[in-house]
Amino acid sequence: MPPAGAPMIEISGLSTVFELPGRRLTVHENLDFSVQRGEVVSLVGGSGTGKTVLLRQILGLERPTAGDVRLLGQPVAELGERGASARIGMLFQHGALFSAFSVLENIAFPLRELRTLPRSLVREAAMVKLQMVGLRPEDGAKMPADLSGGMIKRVALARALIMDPPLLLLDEPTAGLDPDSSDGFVTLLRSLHRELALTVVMVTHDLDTLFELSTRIAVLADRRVIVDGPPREVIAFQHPFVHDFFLGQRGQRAMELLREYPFAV
Ligand SMILES: Nc1ncnc2c1ncn2[C@@H]1O[C@H](COP(=O)(O)OP(=O)(O)OP(=O)(O)O)[C@@H](O)[C@H]1O
Repeated sequence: MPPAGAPMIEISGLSTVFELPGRRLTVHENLDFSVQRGEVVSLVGGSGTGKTVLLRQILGLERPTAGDVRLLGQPVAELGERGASARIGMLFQHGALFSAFSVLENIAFPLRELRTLPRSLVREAAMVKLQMVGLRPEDGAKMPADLSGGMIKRVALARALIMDPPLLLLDEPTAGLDPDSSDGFVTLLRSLHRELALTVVMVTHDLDTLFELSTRIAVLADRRVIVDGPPREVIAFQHPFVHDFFLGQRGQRAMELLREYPFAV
């Protein structure tokens, strides 16, 4: 494991171009972005600015048209699926649980697929993760259809952590949750970040989640990261998207949150 402050993700000169019928869509152009160990970095940007595509490129699920993506110093393209999954846990927006599998089977799935550990150990590891995300042992036998939205997120998080990855990617972690479940999930993420010394990159539109968790915010606009830094610094950046996102209708809330979370300097 690299020391605190060492680069976990290094992206340089990244361009993404999609060839569509009759036109080219340039999503990213010469984009640079890096994440150091221990940070919680939030990616924000308007619809279609390429946040999800960037997460998929970090995961190695998509290749950029040009540029370099490195994880812990190694090019993602060279890691292969197994290498990437040992380094990155991904929480998809809708949980993406297998409906025919129980909670425990869902959590165990990535480890079971490796076929390197006996069943009993896989089960035990899944049970540890189940409790780590605040669920009870008896929840392990439940089926996804019987879970609340907050529980689905917790199960998906336990599954993302099953391989003990140092890096966690979260796509809209609190979208669709009621305010209480959302607060509970943010508190859980904050304590796991601390206890497991995780590095976290998340995409979120939710200002509460953003201010409660982020040590840094990166803004995607004009096909690149136009500004990144501590929340207070990013809010002051002169750009129409930044202005609308933080200081438009929701600005009052952003200012309240800055007062509430003085660490967001
Ligand atoms: N495989 C693909 N082929 C063609 N176009 C694509 C492909 N994947 C993504 N796009 C386009 O790239 C752009 C960026 O998509 P992406 O999903 O990353 O945006 P986003 O920033 O996550 O947006 P949102 O906040 O609305 O989810 C969109 O215009 C999308 O339609």
